[in-house]
Amino acid sequence: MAENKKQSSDSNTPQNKKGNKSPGGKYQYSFYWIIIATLLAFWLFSSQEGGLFGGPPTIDYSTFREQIQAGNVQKVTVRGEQIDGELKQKTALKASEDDTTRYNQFSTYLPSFGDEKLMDMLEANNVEVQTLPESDYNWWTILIWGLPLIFLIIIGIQFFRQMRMQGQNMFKIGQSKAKLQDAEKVNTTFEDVAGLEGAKTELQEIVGFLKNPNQFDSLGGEIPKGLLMVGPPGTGKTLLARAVAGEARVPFFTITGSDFMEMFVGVGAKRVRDMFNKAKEKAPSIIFIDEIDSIGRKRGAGLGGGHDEREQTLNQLLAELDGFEPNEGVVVMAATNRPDILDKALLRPGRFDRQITVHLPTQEHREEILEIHAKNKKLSDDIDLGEIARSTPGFSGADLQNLLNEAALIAARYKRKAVEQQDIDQARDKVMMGLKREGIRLSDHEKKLLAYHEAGHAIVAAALPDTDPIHKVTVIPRGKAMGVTMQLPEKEKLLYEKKYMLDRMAVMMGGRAAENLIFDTATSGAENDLKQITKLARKMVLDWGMSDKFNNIAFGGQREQVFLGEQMGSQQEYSDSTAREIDQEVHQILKTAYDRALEAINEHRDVLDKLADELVEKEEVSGKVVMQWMNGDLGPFEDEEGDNKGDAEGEETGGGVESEDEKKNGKGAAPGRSGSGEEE
Ligand SMILES: Nc1ncnc2c1ncn2[C@@H]1O[C@H](COP(=O)(O)OP(=O)(O)OP(=O)(O)O)[C@@H](O)[C@H]1O
Ligand SMILES: [Zn+2]
Repeated sequence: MAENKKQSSDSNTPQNKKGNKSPGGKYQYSFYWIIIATLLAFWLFSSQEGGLFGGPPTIDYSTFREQIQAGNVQKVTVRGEQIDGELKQKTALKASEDDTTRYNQFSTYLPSFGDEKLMDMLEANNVEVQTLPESDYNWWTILIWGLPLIFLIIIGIQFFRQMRMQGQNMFKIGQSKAKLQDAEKVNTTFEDVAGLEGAKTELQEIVGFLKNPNQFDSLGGEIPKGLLMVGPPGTGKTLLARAVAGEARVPFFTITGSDFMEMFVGVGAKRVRDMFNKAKEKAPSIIFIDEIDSIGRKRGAGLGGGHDEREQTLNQLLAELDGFEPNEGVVVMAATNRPDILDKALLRPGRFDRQITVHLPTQEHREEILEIHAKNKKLSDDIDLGEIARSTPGFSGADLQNLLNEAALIAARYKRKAVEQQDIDQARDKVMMGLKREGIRLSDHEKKLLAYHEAGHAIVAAALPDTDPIHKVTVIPRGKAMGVTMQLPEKEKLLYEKKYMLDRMAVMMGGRAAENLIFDTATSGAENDLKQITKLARKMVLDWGMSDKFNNIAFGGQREQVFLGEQMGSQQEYSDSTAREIDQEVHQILKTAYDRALEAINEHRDVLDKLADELVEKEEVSGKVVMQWMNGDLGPFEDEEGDNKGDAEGEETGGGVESEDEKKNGKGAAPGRSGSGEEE
């Protein structure tokens, strides 16, 4: 039945387990060093020609002689073969080309064959001569040459270090990201898990084994290596695994399937190996793999693009599972909400051969879960957790936890001393329907259309006998829906009767029927209604044997197709002519639902108009008001609690809600969601 799965919308999934930092910072750092090195090199280079820092130019020996003979040289310093000189007048020494810079200092070198006449010439021209030993470089030269060199060397070392660090990171990628929690750190126990008695009983055996692996060994009993926990998101799978570790006081390794995946091929496989090695070292221990479907999907199903890497990882996981003895003391627990897409190889004996199903909590268990999470919250005395449990059909444990958190935040915003029922109501609307969408402006006409659409749902729900009571009707856009008619089942249903399904479909048609009746038009707002009702009608015919023609047969079969997977092309278990008849039956059911809806709103046209007007004006009307009008009392409604429009203030307590979009449809043909509302 559970076809609509709430696709993991929970904020509890540890998204940020990926701990890799962006490499940006490091590269920026290198970039900075490159600039400095370039500048230094430039300085070093330019200082030879004196360009940047004005050092003397090196000139030809012949130019030097010319200058002496012209009587322009004041003084020379001879150091080995190098001659530095000073001119009497600034002169353009490189008379060549376009370099017309004038200098009063220069350097030159003695030719290798020497110049015997140089000394005479210098004397003849009255040049002061100073000779220095060859090795005596002055400090300035050392500074000019040495400093940049030293800097360059330092930079080189820096670079080298960075490279090495990066190299180490590369190496680290292959290591498991599994987080290790030591035995004493896990203090979750089965007491923290409400309900799920069956699962707990089964896991008790694992706890016993982990506490004392040797005892099992001596008896020759084999403990399963792998346990697969299957269930919708937020139902406590992770919590259970943690509780097993806590009960047995063993180390707990946790990793999410997607953590194995990295951009480098082969890394995933290495991570798997690494994690198993670590776990074996610490045995007895538990490995918990969340979202195993992300690596465990059927091999060969899916479009190219890197699934080789995934397959490698999966193969490695299979190899590891096979590679250790059952009694080695490592228990692998995995969680998924899509067991149908897992590779069959994972489920073979000796691997994940035990499945533990984790269900959405029943009303009773919802109350227990609320009790657990209410422990650390300050709730006002008048809060009845049982009542909250009743009004939250389809909520998972995570949703309930979230509900209490939100309520506490809301209470804090109003600076209350304790969480009050109105905070809970507001939080529930938020959790169920998403945030109010601000900034949407409907035209007057659109608002009227929407109001009639919702009123249509509500009137049909109020008029027909086998429907859930209306909680409230609203045209405030929230989450995906533009408007919602919320119903609350009096008691959670485990079985749905045919008459209930038929009335429910009429309620769903109510929106469209009202559009047609009042405006002689149809809006896209009915899209979701129509999708759901069609799905329901098909289920009635195919699975529940609830149509007139096929009243006691389930055609079932695998209608869900796996994209490009093995089941492509769906096996149809009936002939084409039967398929045609099935379609006719579905159409018939839809038509009947529409006709009944139209009849109901025609009959209560006065209430429809009044409700629509009220919705245009106040945007939200409570179910009580609608019922009073339906009972013939069209006078002004006296609400004891004073109002029914804002959510910030008191709504009547105990309204359980079911939102319109598929979000909460945890139970397939869920309880009384009589929605309407528009998809974007
Ligand atoms: N049966 C329960 N009893 C008490 N708390 C629960 C229960 N189920 C869920 N919760 C609460 O919801 C939170 C989320 O549950 P958990 O992470 O175990 O769900 P999950 O099934 O592993 O979900 P997912 O598939 O998204 O990983 C838990 O930390 C716990 O506080
Ligand atoms: Zn609708």
